[in-house]
Amino acid sequence: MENVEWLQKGLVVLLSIAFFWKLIRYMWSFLKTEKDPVRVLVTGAAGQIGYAIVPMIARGVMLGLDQPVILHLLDIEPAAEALNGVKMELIDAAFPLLKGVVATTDVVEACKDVNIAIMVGGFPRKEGMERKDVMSKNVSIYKAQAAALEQHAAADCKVLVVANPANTNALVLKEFAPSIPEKNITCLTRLDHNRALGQILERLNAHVSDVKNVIIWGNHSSTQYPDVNHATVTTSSGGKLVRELVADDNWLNTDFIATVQQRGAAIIKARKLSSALSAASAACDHIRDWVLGTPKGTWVSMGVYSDGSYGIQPGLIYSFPVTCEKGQWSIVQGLKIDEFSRKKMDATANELIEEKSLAYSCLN
Ligand SMILES: NC(=O)c1ccc[n+]([C@@H]2O[C@H](COP(=O)([O-])OP(=O)(O)OC[C@H]3O[C@@H](n4cnc5c(N)ncnc54)[C@H](O)[C@@H]3O)[C@@H](O)[C@H]2O)c1
Ligand SMILES: O=C(O)C[C@H](O)C(=O)O
Repeated sequence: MENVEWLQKGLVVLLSIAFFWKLIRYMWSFLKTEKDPVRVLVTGAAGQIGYAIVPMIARGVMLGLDQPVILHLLDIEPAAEALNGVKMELIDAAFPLLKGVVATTDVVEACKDVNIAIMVGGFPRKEGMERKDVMSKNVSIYKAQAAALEQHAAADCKVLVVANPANTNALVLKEFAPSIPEKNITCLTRLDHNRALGQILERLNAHVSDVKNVIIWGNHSSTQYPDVNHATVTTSSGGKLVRELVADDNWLNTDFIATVQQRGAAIIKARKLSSALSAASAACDHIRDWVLGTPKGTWVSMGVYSDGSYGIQPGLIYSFPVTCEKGQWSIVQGLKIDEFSRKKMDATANELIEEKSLAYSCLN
């Protein structure tokens, strides 16, 4: 009998401790003024995009002006000294939101507990090269880094693959990190989306805040399909379709598409280096919208795992229009697809199917 009483008393004491502990934590969450830091991995951090993106992240461009960050920077041994230089500059910039920098050539140390992984590391395309030329080198890197992320990153880590071939690298990463939810692995087509917006803005002399809902379908390559059929512009007399305001179907169906598809190559030709500041900015846009949500009535383009929407083969990483809420993306459903669009969407899907089998042949 006495034993039962002691057990009851012990249980009451334990429950009271648990209750007060929860209460203190709850009150603390209101009292503390600063959020816990988010750990952001940037691979290839000593490279061009790396150099452009790390100050953006440290300034709050990616996660918001109230979100402290700890940067994890990874590069390979030959770039170790340059990587250390980037770390020194980050320290010298004294960013208020930057709570720490881990600069390393050890992939395990780099991936430890990261919440967001921006995968930029790889070999970039040079003038005259096709993405397929860099396939072999890059897919092996993504196979190896998949394992490190799977074992050492935070369980809910969101992954954005930037390095080319971006869709197929993301697919390889997904296949070799089976325990990372497929919803958490994406690739960058936001740069193409922003490029499409840029072309429309120039043509209409409009402001970026007034144009929305362009779409990039498919591969981040010259077969991608930039689609303006659902895009709108806010005017003084209400929302209008981009196609109506541009009033030049010939331009929209030919030069506009070709310009967006070839923009990466045009930048490489001009700079002798691939796009870096616009790629870094687009990667920040991609993560910001994924984490913080897309504005109501607005979608963005993201390379995501196909669930068969719009007749696209399931299991490809394909760029779709998506909305984001509470850290989750969903493919926009029910858009009307005309015959012209259908052909272009299928052509870029077919290229991804070919890339997938080429990637697997490189890995064998
Ligand atoms: N998706 C897009 O919209 C988009 C846009 C622009 C560039 N890119 C691609 O992004 C990638 C990076 O471009 P960049 O201009 O910064 O190239 P870069 O050559 O300047 O930088 C790449 C960095 O990756 C490092 N690296 C190589 N192997 C690595 C590995 N195994 N682990 C970690 N780091 C490694 C290199 O040492 C280098 O510092 C390229 O593949 C490029 O084609 C994609
Ligand atoms: O085309 C490239 O390799 C560079 C990059 O993907 C880009 O679109 O700017």
